[in-house]
Amino acid sequence: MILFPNAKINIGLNITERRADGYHNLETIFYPIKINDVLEVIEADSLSFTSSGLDIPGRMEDNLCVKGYHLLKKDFNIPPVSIHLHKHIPIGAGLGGGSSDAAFFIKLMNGKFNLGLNIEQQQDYARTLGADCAFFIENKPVFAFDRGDEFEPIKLDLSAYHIALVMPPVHVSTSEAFRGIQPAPVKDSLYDLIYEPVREWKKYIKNDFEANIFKNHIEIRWVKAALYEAGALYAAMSGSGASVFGIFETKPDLSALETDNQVFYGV
Ligand SMILES: C[C@@](CO)(OP(=O)(O)O)[C@H](O)COP(=O)(O)OP(=O)(O)OC[C@H]1O[C@@H](n2ccc(N)nc2=O)[C@H](O)[C@@H]1O
Ligand SMILES: Nc1ncnc2c1ncn2[C@@H]1O[C@H](COP(=O)(O)OP(=O)(O)O)[C@@H](O)[C@H]1O
Repeated sequence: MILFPNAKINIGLNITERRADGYHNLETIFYPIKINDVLEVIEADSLSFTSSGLDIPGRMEDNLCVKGYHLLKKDFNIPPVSIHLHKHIPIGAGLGGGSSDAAFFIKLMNGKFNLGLNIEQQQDYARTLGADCAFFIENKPVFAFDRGDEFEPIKLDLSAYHIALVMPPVHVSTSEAFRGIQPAPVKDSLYDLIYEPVREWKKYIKNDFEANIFKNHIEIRWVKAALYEAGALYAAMSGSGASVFGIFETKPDLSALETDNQVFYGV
């Protein structure tokens, strides 16, 4: 069985509070985009994990798909499987690629072995693997809050726009991005602001990680500026970076960025 885990972008991200469990409360909009991995699972004599495409850091046991297998194995009598992941979603990009692989793995196993898990139950398993993992179970635009793992559906359809995504040659880890952040409550919630016209978003919608990350990685700031110069109605870093997306009325010319960065059009 083969599925195609997709990436997400964050439209706005406000870090509102430090929590006693070491995490932060935040609010953000998660929006699915069309950059995909390929995940194949077949029944086998023993558990194995192989990958192709981009190099995934860490050992096999650290891979979120393998962690997903062990998580389900604790509660279900599932057979060993052979997992193959073709990795295409940039890593350490704020695109949630690893989380998406894990969520799609849970969905795939649920279907393949008739585990009978409903959406909420699949989200509960996913949540234990990573804060943004549960989003990918339903994979629809949401307002996310708490640790970023509780959701309220929103009506947001950007299909009339051209979304371009630029990945500079920098990886930022999520825990690195949280270091030095000063949480602050928000006056106006993204839950309402997201319904402002897209061309107004730059006045109201920000990503709290940008200031810190831009200080250490000036090239990410340049990419954002370049997207505005190319005509973006709105541009921002996704999640904890390092990728930056731009929302355009029509396909932009980003050829000047292609030398130093990976550029994805029409995601
Ligand atoms: C903050 C976001 C916004 O989209 O960053 P991205 O990873 O997407 O860039 C995500 O919610 C991340 O989700 P995910 O990447 O699954 O996070 P986890 O693996 O659970 O957490 C990695 C580390 O980030 C910090 N962390 C994460 C989420 C959160 N609400 N508060 C935190 O403080 C913790 O230090 C944690 O150990
Ligand atoms: N299937 C996977 N794909 C990518 N990274 C994974 C995967 N499983 C575990 N990881 C680990 O998760 C880290 C962050 O990955 P990723 O989800 O791409 O980043 P981000 O949280 O910025 O979206 C990687 O450095 C890697 O060590």
